Amino acid sequence: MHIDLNPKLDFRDVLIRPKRSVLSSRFEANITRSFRFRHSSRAWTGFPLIASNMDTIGTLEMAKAFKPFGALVALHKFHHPDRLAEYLAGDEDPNVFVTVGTGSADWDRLAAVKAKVKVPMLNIDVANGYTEAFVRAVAKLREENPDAIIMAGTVVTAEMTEALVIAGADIVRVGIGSGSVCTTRDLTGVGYPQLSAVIECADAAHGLKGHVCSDGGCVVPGDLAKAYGGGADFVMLGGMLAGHDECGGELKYADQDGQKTPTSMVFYGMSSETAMNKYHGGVADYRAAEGKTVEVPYRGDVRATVEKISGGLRSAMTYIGAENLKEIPKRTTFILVNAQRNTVFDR
Ligand SMILES: NC(=O)C1=CN([C@@H]2O[C@H](COP(=O)(O)OP(=O)(O)OC[C@H]3O[C@@H](n4cnc5c(N)ncnc54)[C@H](OP(=O)(O)O)[C@@H]3O)[C@@H](O)[C@H]2O)C=CC1
Ligand SMILES: Nc1nc2c(ncn2[C@@H]2O[C@H](COP(=O)(O)O)[C@@H](O)[C@H]2O)c(=O)[nH]1
Ligand SMILES: [K+]
Repeated sequence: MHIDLNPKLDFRDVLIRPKRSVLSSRFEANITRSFRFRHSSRAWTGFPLIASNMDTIGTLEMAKAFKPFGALVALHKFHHPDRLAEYLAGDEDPNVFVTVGTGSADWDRLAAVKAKVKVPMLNIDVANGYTEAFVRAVAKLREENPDAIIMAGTVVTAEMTEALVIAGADIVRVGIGSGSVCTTRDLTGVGYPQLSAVIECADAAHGLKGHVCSDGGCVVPGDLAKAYGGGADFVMLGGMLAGHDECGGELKYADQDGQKTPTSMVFYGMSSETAMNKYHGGVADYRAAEGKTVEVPYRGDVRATVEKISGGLRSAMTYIGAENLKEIPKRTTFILVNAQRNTVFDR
């Protein structure tokens, strides 16, 4: 047994200290980044925000809505290969990752897509990125897709980030137990505070010319600024994007002035009982659900939410004098706090 006595931080444990700035308008803050990756020959430029490959979030409708923002969507792995091929064929510069797990059904689906069209970005996603089998799967995916941008995870520590970069990942997905509909920490006692995970994994990845995506745990737009400040190259969101028209969740209606009006939407974790019943015919008897099902308020078009997120980010950048996203970590000093905000109207 070993105890790590160094404090580990979540987004809610810190604020970003303002710094003198030459920016005079939020308009001047540039939220696009350009990356060259360690393995893939492809470069990428855009707003490094990724919608999670949860089946309610990583939809083709989300991809269409994200396109004008230059943001990305990790498509969920339950799309029909023909629909994926159609989307990829119809777009010269597709903003989507095709997602696989480690199971053969996923790889067969990927093969069916690849038989029809090039797949430039791949996401290999498992709950537990610490197994040897997963590292082998990442290596195999790289071998079979030498030119693709490959994202792999999830992990939360430096040594496993290095292992995945070396195995073939361009982008390592960081976050275990941080998600809004995740119950892994309750069920298993395993996890790592998200900001520290990002800081430590980004440092490890960047040393090897790898990149990281902070996955899970963002509650408010300011958390994205903190994730980028901690060294995240990309930020992945689930819960903050839930409840919109572009999502796949079931809508709930209420009668308002005699009109059937959408009021909320169902959102659930990908290893919740809801997801397992839907895709695997129930929860296998040797495992337990590690996600929950919630109803979130209906929020209309996702574009307004993305604008709020990007507006918040631009504002953060003017407060610290970062003209572009790449400068955020250099201009970031985190201060430890024990309160984030005034709560007078919460009671
Ligand atoms: N980031 C996070 O904290 C988490 C994310 N998720 C998300 O939920 C989705 C589905 O996950 P899940 O249903 O668990 O399946 P996965 O697709 O992640 O499982 C992949 C393989 O890993 C094996 N495995 C070994 N140990 C574990 C473990 N502790 N947890 C999960 N699998 C393990 C599984 O075998 P076997 O089933 O036989 O054990 C399976 O063969 C994924 O999209 C994942 O991203 C889920 C939980 C945590
Ligand atoms: N432990 C679990 N984690 C899950 C599950 N479904 C998804 N996820 C992870 O959460 C993030 C999104 O986090 P959010 O805070 O932005 O909502 C997602 O990308 C997955 O990594 C689950 O059932 N259990
Ligand atoms: K997570």
